[in-house]
Amino acid sequence: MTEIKEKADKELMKINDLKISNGEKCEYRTDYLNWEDYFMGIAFLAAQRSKDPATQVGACIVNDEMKIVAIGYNGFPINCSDDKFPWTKESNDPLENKYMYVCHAEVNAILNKNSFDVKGCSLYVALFPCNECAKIIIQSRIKEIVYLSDKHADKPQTKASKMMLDSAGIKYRQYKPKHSKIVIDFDKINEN
Ligand SMILES: O=c1ccn([C@H]2C[C@H](O)[C@@H](COP(=O)(O)O)O2)c(=O)[nH]1
Ligand SMILES: [Zn+2]
Repeated sequence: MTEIKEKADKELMKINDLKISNGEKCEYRTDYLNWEDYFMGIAFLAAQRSKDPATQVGACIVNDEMKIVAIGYNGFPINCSDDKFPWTKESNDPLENKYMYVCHAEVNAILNKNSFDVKGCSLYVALFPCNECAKIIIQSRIKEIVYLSDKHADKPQTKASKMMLDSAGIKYRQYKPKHSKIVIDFDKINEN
């Protein structure tokens, strides 16, 4: 019972802003996702499509009207089967490692765009883009990168990427989400 009450109180707290509009009361939530958590959340949701056992990367490209124009995640190229190509990174033979074959999330997003171009757009991405992605980001005139993890910061690919991005004047910043977890609850729609 306490649990139910706590839940109800929480819901009430959520609907805590009353606005007078045209003389009528109007209630709205204040715990809705902010834009940046939303875009990063979309990037992370896309990442869950990736079959990479180590690092699932998702990317979401947004234009200056806050509209999503592209989404991508890391995966093998079309018709390159996950059963045929390796997802490992432990082999001494480069041909047996994933790195030779995987299409990066940022590249997939740019190739999959549903707009004429991505000029002036912001890229939300789970992992700091590598040097190969940086080249394509620069050439496609993306203006800003918002990334979450920089776990490969010490790798030459990341260092080269930052050198090119700095040189090209492309801004990048690490994003700390307001929500450390965003839960998708398919049952929620049936509540209330
Ligand atoms: O810019 C990037 C850099 C990397 N990726 C992908 C490529 C791989 O599938 C993983 C990285 O694997 P690790 O095991 O962490 O080395 O991330 C990408 O999509 N975009
Ligand atoms: Zn890359």
